[in-house]
Amino acid sequence: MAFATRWLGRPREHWAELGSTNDRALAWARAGAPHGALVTADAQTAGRGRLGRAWASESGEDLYVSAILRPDAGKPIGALGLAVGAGLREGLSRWLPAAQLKWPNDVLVEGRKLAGILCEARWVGSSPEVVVGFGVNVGRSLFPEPLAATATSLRRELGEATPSREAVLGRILPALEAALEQFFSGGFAAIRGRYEPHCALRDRDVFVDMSNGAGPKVQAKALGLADDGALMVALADGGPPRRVESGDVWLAP
Ligand SMILES: O=C(O)CCCC[C@@H]1SC[C@@H]2NC(=O)N[C@@H]21
Repeated sequence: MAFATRWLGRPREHWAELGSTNDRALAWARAGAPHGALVTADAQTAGRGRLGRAWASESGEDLYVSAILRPDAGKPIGALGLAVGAGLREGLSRWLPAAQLKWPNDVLVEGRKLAGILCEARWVGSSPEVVVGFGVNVGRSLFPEPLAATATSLRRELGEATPSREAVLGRILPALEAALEQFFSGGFAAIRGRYEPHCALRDRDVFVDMSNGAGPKVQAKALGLADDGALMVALADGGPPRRVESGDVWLAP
């Protein structure tokens, strides 16, 4: 398959089944795989999501992708997931122009999750070695509980007009590459224009967990994003705006 990209996707490994493409990419990175190398799989037996959650990966009809990035020392990586989300959404907007981003980086269609991102990094001297993993629900139309009420797929949204997984990946990679290059040149502030117009949370009532999935859900209003990508919220019980740097957030019903 030929990609219209300069570096993302070269070289590429494809597996029929794998534990987790992120685990494979982390191992490949340790063994010296270059910036831009990509691992894809038809199915994962141990797909991982953020905050220790599992990622349902058995369908054989969806996209499971992990990219190895080797940003130069000193490049910003703190809000990298936001750039990945922006690029992913742009690629998917070819078919779903109304797709939105739920901070930090879920891609939603009408409030249902279409794609998720898991970024993992380790330091090699002063340089980061990063694996950016994303899963996109492409061809599946049925989801195991409890996802049935909260997840969607290109198939569920588009029916017969659903593109192939390769066509979807072929759109995502150039958009992702463009968003990443812009992000590495100027951090979140540089990609704010790619992210903010599609932010599902701005001015919405939300619940936040400010302690990485371990704490209680607190009611708040989402105000927007700071220049470093932190979510700014006003807690319902008053006080000054608070920064949410990790953890999770849900739209209030
Ligand atoms: O929304 C989330 O919690 C993130 C989900 C990330 C899933 C992808 S699928 C490809 C890559 N391999 C993994 O094990 N996880 C990511």
